Amino acid sequence: MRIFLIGFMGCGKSTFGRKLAAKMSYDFIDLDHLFESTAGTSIREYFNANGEEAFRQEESRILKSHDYPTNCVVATGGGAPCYFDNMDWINNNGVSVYIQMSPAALAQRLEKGKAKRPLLKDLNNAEIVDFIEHKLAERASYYEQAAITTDGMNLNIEELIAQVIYR
Ligand SMILES: Nc1ncnc2c1ncn2[C@@H]1O[C@H](COP(=O)(O)OP(=O)(O)O)[C@@H](O)[C@H]1O
Ligand SMILES: O=C(O)C1=C[C@@H](OP(=O)(O)O)[C@@H](O)[C@H](O)C1
Ligand SMILES: [Mg+2]
Repeated sequence: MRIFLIGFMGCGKSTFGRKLAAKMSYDFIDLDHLFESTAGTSIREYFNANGEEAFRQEESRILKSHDYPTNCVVATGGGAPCYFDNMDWINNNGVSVYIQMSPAALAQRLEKGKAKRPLLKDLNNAEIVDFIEHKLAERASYYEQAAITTDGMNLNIEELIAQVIYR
């Protein structure tokens, strides 16, 4: 089984994904890391050099062309499901799990890690909340196509595993 974690930056896809994979004895794949190793540069540098549109094209290509192990947990990037037909591809190739959180809670988490996220790096803490509210409103219709939605403030590995298995 391939499990794709989706949701806004900061919802915990990378952190929780690694734990979930370890618990299930599945491989863990972080799409952002896969991007960086494929491109040979950091996402920040890639954005600076090529812009967001090129990033989205390359992210989509990598998402769809990677040779995933039979059993794995994939932490996608926050924007990945929201461009091209990526969300359909995800739903056709695995079980999607949306880690849902409020803009205020996301903003709190992201205040620290914003330097490596190009969409946030130039925003102050007040602007981050505003940005998240707008961006999440744009993206919600994609995230809501997930097979399973779970509360990012109360993540429970065993519960989620049961939900995925008995869905
Ligand atoms: N369950 C959690 N509780 C508190 N903080 C968390 C939790 N999960 C992740 N974080 C923190 O939130 C930030 C974003 O987590 P990360 O896993 O990188 O999110 P994503 O991959 O969805 O952008 C990190 O600083 C991480 O340490
Ligand atoms: O939401 C987005 O558009 C992005 C989210 C990031 O991943 P995380 O969600 O793991 O931070 C990364 O792919 C890139 O900075 C763009
Ligand atoms: Mg991540």
